[in-house]
Amino acid sequence: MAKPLTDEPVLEISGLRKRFGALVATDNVSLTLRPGEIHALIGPNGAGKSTLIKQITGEIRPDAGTIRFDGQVIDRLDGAARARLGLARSFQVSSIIPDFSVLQNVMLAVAGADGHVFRFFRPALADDALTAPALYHIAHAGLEDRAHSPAAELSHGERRKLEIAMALALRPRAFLLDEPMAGMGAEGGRQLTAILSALKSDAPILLVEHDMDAVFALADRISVLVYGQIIAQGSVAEIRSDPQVRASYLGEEA
Ligand SMILES: Nc1ncnc2c1ncn2[C@@H]1O[C@H](COP(=O)(O)OP(=O)(O)OP(=O)(O)O)[C@@H](O)[C@H]1O
Repeated sequence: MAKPLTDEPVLEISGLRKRFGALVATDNVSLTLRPGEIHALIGPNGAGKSTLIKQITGEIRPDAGTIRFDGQVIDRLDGAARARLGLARSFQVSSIIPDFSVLQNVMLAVAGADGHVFRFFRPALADDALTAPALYHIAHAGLEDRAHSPAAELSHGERRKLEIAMALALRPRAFLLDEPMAGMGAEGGRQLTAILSALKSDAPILLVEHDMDAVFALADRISVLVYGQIIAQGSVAEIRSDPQVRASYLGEEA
C-alpha cells in the first residue's frame, strides 16, 4: 500500500461534549486520527469511550464540538451518510448471512459498496465481477482457506476476520473498532493483532480496547480517557511512563 501523501488528519474531533443529566460523559474531547496510524483510546469502565465512538458514528448527538472527516464537517450528517463517506464501524456487522459462504457474504458487501440495488441475492451472487474483489478482501483478512465455508460454521475468530473482509469491501477511509479483541483467546488475539497492524495502511484505526497487551503492541498513539476527559495523549512509551496514567488507570501492571 502506498505511503500516505499527507499527514492531514482523516478524522479530527474538537471540543466534543456530551452530558447525560448531571453526568458529563464526554468533556471537551479533542483528538485526531492520521493516515496510517492506530490511535488507541483507553480508559476504565464508564470513562466515556463508547459514548465518544457513538458521537463519531452519528448514533449520539454531541451537545458541543465538531467532527471533521476527510476535511469535511460531518456534524449534521446521520450515521448512514457518515458510513457512505467511508467511516467504518467494524465488528458490529449484523448483516452476515449464516447460510451463505464467506465468499458470498463478502460478494454482497462488495455489491452493496458499489451501490448495486438488488432485490434478490441470486443475480448478485452470479456476478463474476464481484468474485475477484471479494476474494482479494478475504485473502487480506486471512480467511482464504474458509472462502467456501458457510458463515455459520466459522469460529469466533474466523467470524471476526469475515467482518474485517466485509468492512474492507466498503473501502473505508477510517475504521472505528470497539473492543475487537473481546472473546478472541490467546491465539486468535495474536492473529487479529497481525491483521490489524496490516489493516492500518488501508485505513487508519481508532481502536477502543481493554486488552493492554494488544494496545501496547498495536498503537502508534494512545489517548487516555478518564471521567470523560482525555488526561494524557502520546506514544506507548510516554503513556506507560506517565505517572498520572499509572495512578488512575494502569496501576502497577504496566
Ligand atoms: N444513554 C445514556 N444515558 C445516561 N447515561 C449514559 C448513557 N450512555 C452512557 N451513559 C453513562 O456515561 C458514562 C460513560 O459510559 P460509556 O459506556 O461511554 O463508557 P465506556 O468507557 O465505554 O465504558 P466501558 O469500558 O465499560 O464500555 C457512564 O457513566 C455511563 O453510565
